[in-house]
Order: sequence, then C-alpha cells, then structure tokens
Amino acid sequence: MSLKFMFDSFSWPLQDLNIEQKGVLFSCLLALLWCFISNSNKGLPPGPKALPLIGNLHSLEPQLHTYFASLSKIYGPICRIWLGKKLGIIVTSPALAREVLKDKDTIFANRDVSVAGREVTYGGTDIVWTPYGPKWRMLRKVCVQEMLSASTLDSLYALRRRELRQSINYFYNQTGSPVNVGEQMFLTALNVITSMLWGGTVKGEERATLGAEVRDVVTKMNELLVTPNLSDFYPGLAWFDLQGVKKKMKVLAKRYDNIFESMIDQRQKMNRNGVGQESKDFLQVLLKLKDEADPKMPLTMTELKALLTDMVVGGTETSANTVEFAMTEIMNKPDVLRKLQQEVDTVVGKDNIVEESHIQHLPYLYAVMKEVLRLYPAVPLLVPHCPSETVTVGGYAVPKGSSVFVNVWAIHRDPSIWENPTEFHPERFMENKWDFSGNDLTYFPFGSGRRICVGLAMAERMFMYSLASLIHSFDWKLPEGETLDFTEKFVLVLKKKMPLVAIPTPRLSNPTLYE
Ligand code: HEM
Repeated sequence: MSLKFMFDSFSWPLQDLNIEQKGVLFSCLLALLWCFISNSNKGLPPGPKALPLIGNLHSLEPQLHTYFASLSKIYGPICRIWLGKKLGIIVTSPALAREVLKDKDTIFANRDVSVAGREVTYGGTDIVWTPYGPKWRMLRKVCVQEMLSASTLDSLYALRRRELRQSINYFYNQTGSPVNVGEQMFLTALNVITSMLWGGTVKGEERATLGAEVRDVVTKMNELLVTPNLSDFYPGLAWFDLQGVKKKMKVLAKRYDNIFESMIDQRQKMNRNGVGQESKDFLQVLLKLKDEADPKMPLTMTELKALLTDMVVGGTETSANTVEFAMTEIMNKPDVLRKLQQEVDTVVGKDNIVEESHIQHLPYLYAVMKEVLRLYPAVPLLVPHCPSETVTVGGYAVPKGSSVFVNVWAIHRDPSIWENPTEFHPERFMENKWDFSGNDLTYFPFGSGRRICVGLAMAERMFMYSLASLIHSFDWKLPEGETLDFTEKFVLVLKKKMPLVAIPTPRLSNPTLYE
C-alpha cells in the first residue's frame, strides 16, 4: 500500500505518456535501479539478491535473530542485507565480533537512531543513542560511577527489597493457583526500577497508580519501538510518517514526560523544604549532579530525564525475560531446581528469607544465570552499532552509516564453540573462564567494548536476588495437562512467545516469611 502511495504521489510528470511509453520508462527505471543496487554491492560482504527499491525487505522474517543466523550459514560470518535504502551488516563469528567491538571499537561505538527511538529519548539525548564522544562519556560516567555504582546500589537495597517482598507475598496469596510468571516478573522489575528512580518520593496509593501508568506507557512504547518503520528504511520518506509511528510515539513520550515532570517537581519542593535530601534514589543523585555539574559539560534536565528513560526501557524487559526463561528451563530440569534449592537452603536456611547479601555465596545460581544468558541473550543482536567512517571488516567494506548487527545469540549456540549447544547445562559454567566482561568474544551477553551494557551490575543483582527468592520460597509445578513451551520471540529484546504459567507452593517453615 505504501509503495502504491509513493508511485501515486510522484506520477504527475507521467501524465502525457501513453501506456506503452510508461511501460518502457518503468522498465528503464527498474534496470537503472538494478544496476545501481548491483554496483552499490561492490566490495560489500556477500548477501541475498536484493530487489530494486525494497532491497531484501520482501524476504525479511520477523524472528531476525534466527533469520540472520540462517543467512550467515549460507553467506558466511559477515554478510549484508538491504532494508530498503538502509544497509545492514550481519556479523556472526567471535573473530569478526572482536574486530567490530574491540579492535575498531571507536569507529563502531556509534548508533543509527530509529525514528521511534529518537522520539522516546528526548531527541536521542540518552546513553543508548548519543554518538560516541565527550557527551556520551559524561552520561556513562554519571550512570556507572554515580547511579549504578556498588555503593549507590547498596544504598538503594531497601527499595529493591520492598518491591521483591511484595511480589513474593503476591505469589504466596496465589498458592495452588496458576500464575503468569512472566507478567509478574515484568511488574516486579518495573516496580524495582521505578522504585529506585523515585521511590523516596512516592508513597502508598500514589505508588500503585503511578506504577500502572508507567506500565501502560512502557508496554506501548516497547510495541512501537519494534514496529518495522518505513521512515527508517527510507529516510527520505520520514517526513511523511506514513505509518504514524512518530505521531503515536510523541503522544506516549508526552505522557511519560508528564510523570517525570511531576516527580521532579515534587522532589524539588521537598528539597526546598529541606526534607528531600533524606530520599535515597536516582532522582536525588541526578538532581544533585545536575546542580553541581561542570559548566563546560552540564547535565541538562532533558538529559536527566533521558537517563531515567534508559533505566526503565533498558532494565525492565531484559531482566524480567531472563528470569522467566530461567524459570522455564529450571522447571524442565528438576535436578537443576533441586540443586539450586539445596544451595540456597544451605546459605539462607528455611527459617529465613533471601537477602541480597546472600547472592555472592551462590555459585551454582550464578552458573544458572550465565547459562540462561548463553541460550537466551536478552538483546540477541546487541543494539545495532553504526560506523562513523567506512572501514574494512573481515576483508569487506562496511560503509559509514550502515547498521551492524552482531548476532550474539548465534555465537552462543555455535557447535564449534559449545558442546551440546542447545542443551541447558549450567555445570559448564562452574569451572571455566567465561564471565560477563565481554573480553572473550565467544560469550558476551552484555555486549563488549565501549558500549557494553551499562546496567550489568544491576542486572546481576536483580536476576540473582529474584530467582533465589522465587526458588527458595516456593516449589513450582505446571497446571494439569500443560507442557513447557520454549519458543522465543524477537522484539529487539528476546522474550518467550507463550508466557510461563506455573503454580507456586510455599516451602518455608513459617507463613510470616511471606509477609
Ligand atoms: C539481563 C539483563 C540485561 C542484559 C542481558 C543486557 C544486555 C545489553 C546489551 C547486549 C546491550 C548492548 C551492547 C552493545 O550495543 O554492544 C545493552 C546496552 C544497554 N543496557 Fe543493558 N542489559 C540488561 C539489563 C540492563 C539494565 C538493568 C539496565 C539499566 C538499569 C540496562 C541499561 C542499558 C543501557 C543504558 C545500554 C546502552 C549502553 C550504551 O549504548 O552505551 N541494561 N544491554
């Protein structure tokens, strides 16, 4: 429909031609476009034949991670795909991933901002979309050293604990009934993160209302962020916003901004009255930084809000989906569940509840986290990188401005690297060298190099604390007649196609441990 729209809109110079002349002209145009596209493939990595105008859009499959993996099996560890006018480069080997993310990191540490992404992050002023340079370094520093440092995270433990205990209490009240584990984990992650953002300001009923509003906005934003958008494939058409993605995102971004404005307003009032300083949360940390920032590199109110957006959008789905995949795999392997429960029982005891301080004493749980992120890396193609200049990778040209997808999902399942790659086997991580640092490009679920995930430390805490609490507090079984489903769905992040529904049964000694 949109291509017809394009031809209709630009048909005025053809009005005086008869049907045969139009046919000839159209064929010439197609031939020219074909030549243009064939020539423009010179020096590029190999890839499937592209059609004029649409490139490979016609054969694109929604499960991009598996589709890209199948292309790399045909065309090799570096291949190309045309997304309309946009060139995509797919990288699927540790050696080439190293070239992109380590050896030529400064060139590739840039992003190609999507229309929807720009709209939702105050014009791309957040960490994810800011190009590599002094501004991005400043934002990362704020995040790593101030918001997500070990000491700030320690000081926010009470907020995380409050939210997780509420979820455990919810599961307890559902004893014996089927519960949508995925949905609950999303709510828990969202509540944990928003609580850390401004939990010191919002109390009681307002917290619940605000939670529902944020949840609604974030869910709709995530849907729009993954809508294939013609404005991204044909930047020349962006002005028309043919699918209305930009317009819809603007409305959501405004709702989101209203929430931030109201939180910031309340906090500034509290600060003026001398009571805000007691609030320990990201908002307080950021407002202080903003007031004390170096005038040569200020932290603006817009950047502050964009940073808060990153925490919510970057931290909720990733964390929640990882816990849901873990629960699914564990329920499929009763031995793993038993071993995990034994480990947690030994460290915590059955007359006690899990605290975050326990998690560093749970090596098997840590191995489970690594194995889940091997099979289901939360961001399977990383956030696409974009070279700031044309550069050679694996002997092929990667032009400036192309979108580079590093298929970490496929590397994590490569049989030449992993024994029984599709089997969930946490033991493989008990005594080996793999970690989350991204130094070894056979295993890098959080990315590697300069753009490595900024929320790594928080993700570790959230996953370990949540999963330890879930399997320590409850035994889990499937509803009668149900089977486990492992089908994945690619929506920029990786999620389960069918949510995990399971029945919790309390296993601790005393009902007060669920309050
Ligand atoms: C299981 C949990 C998570 C996984 C597996 C994960 C993974 C990733 C990956 C693969 C990237 C892209 C790296 C690249 O482009 O090369 C990324 C970027 C990012 N993540 Fe995470 N993430 C997780 C949780 C979080 C959390 C909890 C937060 C924040 C609270 C967060 C915030 C970010 C941000 C802001 C970026 C962009 C960094 C930049 O472009 O400089 N992530 N993450």
